[in-house]
Amino acid sequence: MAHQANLYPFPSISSLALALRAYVIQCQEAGIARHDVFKVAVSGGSLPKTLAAALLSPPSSEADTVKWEKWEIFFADERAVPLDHEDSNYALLKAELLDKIPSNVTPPTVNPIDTQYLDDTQELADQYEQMLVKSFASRDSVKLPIFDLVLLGCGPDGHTCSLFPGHELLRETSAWVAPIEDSPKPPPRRITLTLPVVTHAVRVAFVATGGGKKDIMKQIFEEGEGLPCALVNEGTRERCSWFVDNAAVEGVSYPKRPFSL
Ligand SMILES: O=C1O[C@H](COP(=O)(O)O)[C@@H](O)[C@H](O)[C@H]1O
Repeated sequence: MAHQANLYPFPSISSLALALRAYVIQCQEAGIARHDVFKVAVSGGSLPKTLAAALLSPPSSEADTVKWEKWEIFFADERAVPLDHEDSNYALLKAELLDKIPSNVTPPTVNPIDTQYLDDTQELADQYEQMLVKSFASRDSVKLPIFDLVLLGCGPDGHTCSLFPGHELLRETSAWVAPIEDSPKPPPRRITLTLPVVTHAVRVAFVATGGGKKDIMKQIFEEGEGLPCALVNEGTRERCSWFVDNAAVEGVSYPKRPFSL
């Protein structure tokens, strides 16, 4: 189907990880060609583990190289907790991926939240937004930042980032980063990229695995108007790719595609 999100199912996590690696490296190369860095926003939840499976294996060729030194990593959402807290998306990414990057390569630049503002989520969000303004300033005249890639998860209720179904944050049009104090999934206090920022990215990729996701996948792809994940699909269309395992899309009637770059 033309101009729709791409849905790529895989029989195993290892085959999904191989394809995800090829896709991320293509986005990396496009980012480097555009502005000599790769600006990527990363989610928490189940994503960092799959991302690690994709990116940590040694390159099979020059073209298959993850150029960590060119990566600038941002967080698609973060919980208002210290960076070593068990709920921190930064801590999760660090444990699953960052700490496992070989020590003989130049590490990526990582942009966590500024924890001196944990008591005030509005300020926490504003500070993260200001950091984005500085980081993206030389690139656009910054109406909105343009990430080279936003990597997303999909919650069993259809949430993504910390954008939850029916929440007023889905109507946010001016802020790049917004606070949320009433997340239905704990912890309640978080910050998140807003929908306009997510959908403005060059590419957006979701990773969703396991049979626990199949009911919400059916809703998102068959009837899910208004669900946050469906809103990202609508806002990005062919720029959006879903990397899923067969279990997550069992019974989903949306056209599935064999993966190709
Ligand atoms: O709370 C969150 O949940 C979503 C989805 O997590 P998953 O475990 O169902 O993949 C995640 O993408 C987000 O970053 C996180 O803060």
